[in-house]
Amino acid sequence: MIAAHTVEDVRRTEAAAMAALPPGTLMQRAAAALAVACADVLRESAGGVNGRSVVVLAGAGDNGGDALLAAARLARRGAAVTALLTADRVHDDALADAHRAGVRSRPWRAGDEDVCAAADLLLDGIAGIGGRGGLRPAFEGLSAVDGPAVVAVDLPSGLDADTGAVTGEVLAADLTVTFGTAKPVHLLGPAAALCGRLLVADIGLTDLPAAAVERVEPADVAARWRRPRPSDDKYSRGVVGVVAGGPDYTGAAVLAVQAAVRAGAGMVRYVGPAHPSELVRHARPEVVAGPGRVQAWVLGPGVSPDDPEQRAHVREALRGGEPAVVDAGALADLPALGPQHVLTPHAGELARLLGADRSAVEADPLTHARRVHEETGATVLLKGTVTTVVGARVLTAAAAPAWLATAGAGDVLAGILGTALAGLRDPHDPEAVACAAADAAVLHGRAAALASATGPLAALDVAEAVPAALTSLPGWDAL
Ligand SMILES: NC(=O)C1=CN([C@@H]2O[C@H](COP(=O)(O)OP(=O)(O)OC[C@H]3O[C@@H](n4cnc5c(N)ncnc54)[C@H](O)[C@@H]3O)[C@@H](O)[C@H]2O)[C@H](O)CC1
Ligand SMILES: [K+]
Repeated sequence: MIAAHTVEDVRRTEAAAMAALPPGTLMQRAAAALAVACADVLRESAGGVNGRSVVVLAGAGDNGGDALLAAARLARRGAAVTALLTADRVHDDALADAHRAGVRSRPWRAGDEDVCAAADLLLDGIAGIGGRGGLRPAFEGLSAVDGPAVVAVDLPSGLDADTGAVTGEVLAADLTVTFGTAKPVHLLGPAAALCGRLLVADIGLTDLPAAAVERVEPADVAARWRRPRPSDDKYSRGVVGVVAGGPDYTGAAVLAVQAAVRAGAGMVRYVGPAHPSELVRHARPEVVAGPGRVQAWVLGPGVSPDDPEQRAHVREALRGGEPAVVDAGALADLPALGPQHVLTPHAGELARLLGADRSAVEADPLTHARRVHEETGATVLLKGTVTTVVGARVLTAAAAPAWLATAGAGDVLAGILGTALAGLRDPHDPEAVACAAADAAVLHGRAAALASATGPLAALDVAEAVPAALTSLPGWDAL
């Protein structure tokens, strides 16, 4: 897991650390890490540091201070550094140090985007964890600057550190160097993509509280995924019940079932009409047709709002209280839910649940997913390039390959997640449910990466790649 902490927690921890250290120590540590990272980037992209041109954008806060101190260090290594000051006042001591090192500075002027574009490296210290609301109008043109390698100090300026909300123009970075711990912005969509590569520099912050957001890594999935033990039988491994598809949407039933089987369910039951039941059995002869006892449900893929029979099966399944994936057609008319129920909307479906705009959800997935979690009590898995899970924990899965934006991919995710839920040791542990949801999303993305290695993928390919995705997880063999 990669842990991220809120601004409030970072500021509190930072204050405690600063009280025990000579003034300016933390900023010097941050600047030292920043300068080393910038030098690495310059060597890679421009062949060296000496004589290379660096433009530093320095704002009013400590973020600008970090950038100016890093500018001084780069100038001492021979770089030609210009500091463009984006605020009337900047960190005095840091600016004085930069000047002593030979950095030239002047206030930002209209048209300075051209100066930035001509640099080998652009260091963004306009605003850090105190920033939000997108770049201010005078700097909006920076978002179109193309050419230099861009390194963001702590986070790309204009992003909201706690939510990752993108509400205006942002200077996208190739590398973001953050201090002490990641912030939610680095792990959440759509902001994570604007951060580029992430480097968490150690500045000696200790005693951080519990993380606010965590990114689940493939090794975490390997450690948690339920594997058969010698004492297991097909029931103890977890039976997944699938209420999916109907006479009109037969494919969703096949895809969800296929994925649940391939993710390692002990048994899969399919509940639905004769057609597509016979298609499901044709695709997966192991599947048992008809209702019965299950450890977890997959409800809703391909279930039409005009299908009273399948919708009655969904309602009946939810009454049982077992963990369930609540997807697509099951997202309408939600009954009372608990954390063992995982809603799996995409941005459009989540927007409908809230009566909000899809674009607002896409710009700030965490805030909107959190609202649905608070209103329903269910665990929410919001699908997107980056998947966000909000329940007893807030978890993300790193960006999945864009090839996964294909019909039926969501049905496959629902099947994988059904198997993850059916394998839970304690299905009423809300944290375990949130982890299962994120694990399924990571596995889904990994299967998509394998399935798209040879070109465009189809959803069924993703389901079929799940076993290989599991065995390729780092640490899978060691367990
Ligand atoms: N442990 C740590 O995280 C450390 C962090 N350091 C650095 O300090 C900054 C946070 O500094 P702070 O002064 O609190 O806030 P900012 O630098 O973000 O500046 C706020 C400043 O910027 C203006 N502003 C806000 N939004 C925008 C915007 N969209 N565009 C332009 N200007 C904006 C606002 O008005 C304020 O005046 C942290 O990020 C680290 O870089 C320490 O140096 C080391 C320890
Ligand atoms: K910044």
